[in-house]
Amino acid sequence: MMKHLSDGTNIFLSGFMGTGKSTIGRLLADKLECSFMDLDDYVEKKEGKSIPDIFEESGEKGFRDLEKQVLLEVCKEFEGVVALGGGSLQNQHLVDHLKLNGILVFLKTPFPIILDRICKDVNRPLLLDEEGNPKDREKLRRELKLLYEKRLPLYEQAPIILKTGGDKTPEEEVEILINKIRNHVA
Ligand SMILES: Nc1ncnc2c1ncn2[C@@H]1O[C@H](COP(=O)(O)OP(=O)(O)O)[C@@H](O)[C@H]1O
Ligand SMILES: O=C(O)C1=C[C@@H](OP(=O)(O)O)[C@@H](O)[C@H](O)C1
Ligand SMILES: [Mg+2]
Repeated sequence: MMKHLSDGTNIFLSGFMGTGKSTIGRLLADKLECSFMDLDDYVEKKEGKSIPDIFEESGEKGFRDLEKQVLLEVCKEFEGVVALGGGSLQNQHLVDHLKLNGILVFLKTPFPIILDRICKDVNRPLLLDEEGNPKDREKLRRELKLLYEKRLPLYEQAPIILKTGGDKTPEEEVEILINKIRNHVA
């Protein structure tokens, strides 16, 4: 029964870096017995380069153009669960497009937890300074808070909001999400 939840549509998981999109997306697709795509992994495979290398060679603008192009292709050709990148909701037009092409979910995590989860990561170029080292925590906190607040009005347009970053395991969060999706499509 569960697998019919996503029949004929995509489930797009959005939210800031570190909210659990990739982790939860994979588990959700397993539970729903449908295909899974991590948009970042897909961009990396398609380009034959890591995300940090794409940022280094083409800048953030180059990455955003690729990300947008791939996302539009995915809307046409893919069916299943898609874990977006934290910046995939680039503008209102893309939000509207995703909502027309699937069920948009916002993983909402308290900002301090996001920061704790991602501050040491070296695979997310936005967290690194010009030499490629992790930014000083206070500088990172200030920059990311601004970015989070700028993106929030786009994330919040998702019809389904899942709170993550509490004391629940990813598996428990997925169970809650499945119930929310079920109620949404009923
Ligand atoms: N429910 C959870 N409890 C504890 N840690 C989690 C949970 N969900 C995700 N994480 C951890 O948070 C980090 C970021 O998760 P990830 O799935 O990469 O997020 P995103 O794709 O949104 O950036 C990872 O280290 C992951 O293991
Ligand atoms: O928020 C962002 O702009 C980004 C988030 C990353 O994905 P995650 O949200 O999965 O970390 C990845 O797409 C890239 O590093 C840029
Ligand atoms: Mg991810």
